Amino acid sequence: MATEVKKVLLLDGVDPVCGQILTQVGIEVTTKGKLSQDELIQAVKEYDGMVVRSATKVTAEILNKSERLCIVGRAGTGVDNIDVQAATRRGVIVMNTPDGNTLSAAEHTCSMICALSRSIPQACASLKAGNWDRKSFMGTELYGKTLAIIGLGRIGREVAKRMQAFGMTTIGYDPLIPAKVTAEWGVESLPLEEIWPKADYITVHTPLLPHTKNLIGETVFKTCKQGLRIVNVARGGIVDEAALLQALDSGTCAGAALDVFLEEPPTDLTLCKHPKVICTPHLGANTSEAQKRVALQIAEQIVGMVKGRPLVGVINAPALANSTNEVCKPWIELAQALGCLGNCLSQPTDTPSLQLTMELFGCEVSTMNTFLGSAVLVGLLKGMTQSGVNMVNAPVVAQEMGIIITVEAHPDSAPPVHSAGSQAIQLKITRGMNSHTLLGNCASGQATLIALDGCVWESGLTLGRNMLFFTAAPTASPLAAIATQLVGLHASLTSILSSAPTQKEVWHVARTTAAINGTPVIPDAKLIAQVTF
Ligand SMILES: NC(=O)c1ccc[n+]([C@@H]2O[C@H](COP(=O)([O-])OP(=O)(O)OC[C@H]3O[C@@H](n4cnc5c(N)ncnc54)[C@H](O)[C@@H]3O)[C@@H](O)[C@H]2O)c1
Ligand SMILES: O=C(O)[C@H](O)COP(=O)(O)O
Repeated sequence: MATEVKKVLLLDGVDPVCGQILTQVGIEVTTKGKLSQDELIQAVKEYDGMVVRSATKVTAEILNKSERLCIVGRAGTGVDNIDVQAATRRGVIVMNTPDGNTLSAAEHTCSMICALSRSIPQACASLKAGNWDRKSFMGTELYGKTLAIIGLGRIGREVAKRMQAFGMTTIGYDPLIPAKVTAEWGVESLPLEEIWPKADYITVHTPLLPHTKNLIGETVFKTCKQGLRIVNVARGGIVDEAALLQALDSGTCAGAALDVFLEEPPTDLTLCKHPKVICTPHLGANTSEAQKRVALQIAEQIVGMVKGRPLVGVINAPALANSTNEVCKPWIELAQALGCLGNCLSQPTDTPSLQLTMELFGCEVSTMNTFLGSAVLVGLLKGMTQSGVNMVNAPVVAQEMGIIITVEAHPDSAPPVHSAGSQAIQLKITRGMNSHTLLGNCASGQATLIALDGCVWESGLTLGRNMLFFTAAPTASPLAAIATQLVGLHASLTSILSSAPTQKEVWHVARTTAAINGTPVIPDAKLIAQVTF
């Protein structure tokens, strides 16, 4: 699934190395600082790709106005500024560079903890204002204090390592990382309710999600130690800003270090101006090293995608990660062709209910079980919807249409028809009372139909342009009538290939040089589908 990317828009001051790498492979790059929503809605129409940091909000409106956009790259970690759901619905891949700025964010967090313990920014401001005030800035040591780390992913664990060097005891919580693993980095995992009363410092390192919004709020502050200090270098909103202000005023919280805010830049500066608060304008990833790294990574990921290499950093279609290599390509084409043929054979759409069962036979094709279902849906949906369907959005579009697909892999089983060889895809499509079973392979590198409803083509039927599928009784001989009818419709017939018969029927597939106008009427055969793959 190599994707064509000709023009890319770089926003938010993404490091120039990104543009340099994209340009080297012939991609045209436009660099803009920041665009308003309206400007971006206009601009996006011209681009196949866009690379942003956290400032640009990639909204559903922008995505839906895009005409050729296929990739949104995030030169950084958090994707909460991108409407990922809308991108998926639109068939746009969203990629990030999750580890490019980890060290910078961890170092910034540690700097904040140190600065908080000794009121360094406040003392600095006081001296710059001409005061020599040593009394107001009595600090506390970090040595022997307990640091609670909420979210023990990439950044959380780097913070733990560094703060242990100061002699801090590190405890933490992460629903996905087992206690045995965190113990290896010297972090004792505890349930949240046990963490709050133990912590002298709390630092949060989770993404902002519905379940992490206001994770630390009024109720939590009530159970914390008097004099707790809190750090947020993750996302504004994980610590409830109103509850924090109250805790600072009441003395429950002795200090807060904030790099991120619910609204950025904040229009209400009450928290920032609070004497116990130290703050930075979202600088966690603002180092030349991190910015070069994330810009380089996102550029290389886009180039890899264009060149058909395995996708890296994909947020919204992880199943497609390994779908881009040359081995997968013919199987994807076959699955799309079977989906397309299945849809044409099961016309008319007298019932909306549609069920698909795809079985993969053989070890090679079985490894593709995560994405061949999407490929079948692409083929199926292309004939059913007007909107652009691709491997990214096909599962969502199908789900919205009530289409059910199940995929079964049989790595150790041979296909049900001997002539299919060792690897094959079987698709059963059921629409109301109408049901067809298609078996195909791509042994010759081309999508090939081996059997249809049990009728076998021993040497396979290559699926190509202008094919007409007729069914007939096994005793009928309609070939001459088919040829005569097609000539009557001014179609130049190139071949007719008949399957072996079953007791019930035989399939005759005619190929013409161009699509025919009109429906051939043949007494002994019924035209079921006219398809171009
Ligand atoms: N300020 C900055 O400039 C800056 C820079 C980089 C990253 N960040 C932010 O830092 C955050 C963490 O980044 P990361 O790279 O460590 O991410 P990560 O995915 O490696 O780690 C996040 C961890 O949070 C955990 N988690 C999820 N829900 C949780 C919950 N309810 N309680 C506790 N843990 C929970 C996850 O299991 C995961 O292990 C992201 O939101 C990112 O956007 C900010
Ligand atoms: O999630 C991130 O990567 C950080 O918040 C950094 O954001 P930035 O790229 O806007 O500095």
